[in-house]
Amino acid sequence: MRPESMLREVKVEDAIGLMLAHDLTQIIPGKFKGRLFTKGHKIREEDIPALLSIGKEHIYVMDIQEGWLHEDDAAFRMARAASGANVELTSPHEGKITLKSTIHGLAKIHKPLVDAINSIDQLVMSTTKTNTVVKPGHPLTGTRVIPLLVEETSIRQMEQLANEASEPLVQVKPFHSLRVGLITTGSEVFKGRIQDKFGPIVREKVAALGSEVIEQRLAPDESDVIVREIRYFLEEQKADLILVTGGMSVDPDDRTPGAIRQAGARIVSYGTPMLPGSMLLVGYLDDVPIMGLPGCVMHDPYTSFDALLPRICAGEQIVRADITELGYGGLYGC
Ligand SMILES: Nc1nc2c(c(=O)[nH]1)N[C@H]1C(S)=C(S)[C@@H](COP(=O)(O)OP(=O)(O)OC[C@H]3O[C@@H](n4cnc5c(N)ncnc54)[C@H](O)[C@@H]3O)O[C@H]1N2
Ligand code: MOO
Repeated sequence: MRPESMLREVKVEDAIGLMLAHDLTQIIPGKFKGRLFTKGHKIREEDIPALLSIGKEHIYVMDIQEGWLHEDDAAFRMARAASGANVELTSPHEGKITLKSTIHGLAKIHKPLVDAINSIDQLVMSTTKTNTVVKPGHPLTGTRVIPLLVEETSIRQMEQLANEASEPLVQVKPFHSLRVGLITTGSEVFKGRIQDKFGPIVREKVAALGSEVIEQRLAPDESDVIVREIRYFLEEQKADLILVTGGMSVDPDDRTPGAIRQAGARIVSYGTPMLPGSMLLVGYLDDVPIMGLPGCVMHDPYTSFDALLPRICAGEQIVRADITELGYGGLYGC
């Protein structure tokens, strides 16, 4: 059956509770011309005088047949099937429902599922990018169908895809409160030749995600000292994350990657296909993440550090594939 065949002419007095089949325009010369009622509007008793005043004694209404859904109901079923933890639904507006975050956290969007749903004709699932840091109220996903009425089979197909998926289409992971150890390398800072500029910036970036730099320690460009400081944070402070700044590139005095290795870390990657932040290192000392932060983290607002830190704060384990993926779309500057 085609949706048009669900049209029926009724007297306005008999239309209460029925659904308007198309927009109705009101024109008051010199004052107003526009939509008085929108297609799909459910007629209420108080609408009758207004309908009569624009010359409508009869109107076309739509009967929704078995197996068809109104756009609001379809959008709601899509939204409900898509939503995971820490997500809330808005009410429908012009046939669209928005899923919003209820917390400050990391948005996780299941891209293969989004693609599978968007390949179903007439269904629209529009999302933010996965791994976006979001605050309460941040829109994550908008759902709608294109026509006013849609066959329920399309929605069932979508619901089945969502049910069978390993992860919800959209969820928000909360940030853990990590105790972060910060080691700032560089003999110029250690010996007081210049003032440290890394500390305040890293503290702020860590605090913005609900974690805390518990202590910052300075080290000269000497591997043994850097290794000692790493072990201090690991063994004495029991830090949840260790950050080592500076000394990450190619000069003879760039000791940080070597020292992180010497401390016993398993290196996930030294080198990240993102600019700025290409000289970043990510590794693990047992299960404690350790990162080597290149100089750019001090002056660039968004680097590979800013892409990965929220994921670590959300409790995710970084693997080599996560690093590889940063290259596509990862040219921010430099
Ligand atoms: N020939 C190449 N040169 C550079 C490469 C490369 O691959 N080949 N990589 C570039 C990239 S990318 C970066 S980022 C930078 C810097 O990386 P580093 O982590 O090695 O940074 P440093 O050499 O330690 O310092 C650079 C600059 O920043 C000052 N600095 C360092 N720490 C602090 C601090 N805590 N407070 C204030 N200022 C600090 C330092 O004195 C230097 O002036 O390398 C590129 N070069
Ligand atoms: O590590 Mo560098 O950040 O690409 O500027």
